[in-house]
Amino acid sequence: DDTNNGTVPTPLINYLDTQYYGEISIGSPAQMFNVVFDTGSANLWVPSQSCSPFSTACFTHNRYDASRSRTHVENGTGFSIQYASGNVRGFLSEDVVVVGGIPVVQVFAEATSLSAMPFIFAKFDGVLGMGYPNVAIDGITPVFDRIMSQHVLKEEVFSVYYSRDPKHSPGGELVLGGTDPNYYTGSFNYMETRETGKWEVTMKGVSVGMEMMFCAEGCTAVIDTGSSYITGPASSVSMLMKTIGAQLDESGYKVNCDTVKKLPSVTFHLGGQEYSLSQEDYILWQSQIEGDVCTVTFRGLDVPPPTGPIWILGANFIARYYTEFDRRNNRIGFATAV
Ligand SMILES: CC(C)(C)OC(=O)N[C@@H]1CNC[C@H](C(=O)N(Cc2cccc(Cl)c2Cl)C2CC2)C1
Repeated sequence: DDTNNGTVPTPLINYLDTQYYGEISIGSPAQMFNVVFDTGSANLWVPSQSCSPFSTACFTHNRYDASRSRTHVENGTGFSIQYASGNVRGFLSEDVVVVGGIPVVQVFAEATSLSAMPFIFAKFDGVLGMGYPNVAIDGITPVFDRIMSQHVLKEEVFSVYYSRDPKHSPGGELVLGGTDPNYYTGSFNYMETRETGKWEVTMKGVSVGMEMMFCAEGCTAVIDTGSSYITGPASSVSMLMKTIGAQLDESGYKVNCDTVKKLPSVTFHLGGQEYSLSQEDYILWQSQIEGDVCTVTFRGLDVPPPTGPIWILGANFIARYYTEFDRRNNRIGFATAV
């Protein structure tokens, strides 16, 4: 369909505030897939029809069948991604990919093996990387770059809205070519990306309540739509958790739900502005049979130098701050989400 004034919305589904994904199609006739639009990576991969039947994570998801697509072009180059939490292996193919109604001829990966962890928990089928080309594995031109070169977008930007509770509909929205005023109030505050080539900025500090506790001499913050939580250096996060009285168990940091309303806000100092998360922004409150469970949506993650140490601001940050990713000006803008 034609893009309305050069901006193209794609509704997203919100699964438990931890996975936000939208639908794309690959091939002719269209084969539908649910993908995470992930600013922390720059490749498109979906499970392959030819993945091994023993790969549980593969056959519980939609799979691309090259033999059913008349626009499929053979490639066959090997492909593998090593995530912190698992890996994906397969081979490259080329076909028509449609995102928000915009078709592009795209080289993508057919995953023939998906590590059970974490992909058996994934409600989405694959990942559509929205990162810069130099993050792309095998030097493949990313989808958004292919769309930009068609000059159909009003602006060379994309924006992300993540809803906060799963009952909301839509669970979120990706806009290619602009922003959606229905989902933010006030104006945007912009900051330059650190090195053009990653969706990351310089952070000037992290404070808890009124006290500056971390990153006082500056550090790097990655704005990552594909991460569920906020991660920081393990030592900093464990100190932060001690301050709020959180205990680490096998599934993350937990607090006693009775203490939640007294928890301090956590503030990220970015681009001359302060972005605070209150306890309702960073506590995942789940009512379970054995009682309420309050999970703190922070995780310790040590990323080795030169990339690290870094803080990763994921879905729980984006749900509070509507985010515009600007490829034209290599900058990121935040506005208060509705
Ligand atoms: C270095 C390079 C490989 C490019 O790094 C990355 O790609 N880094 C990616 C950065 N963004 C998050 C990605 C990730 O962790 N997952 C797994 C995941 C996330 C949330 C919930 C679930 Cl269930 C899952 Cl499986 C992909 C879904 C995006 C890794």
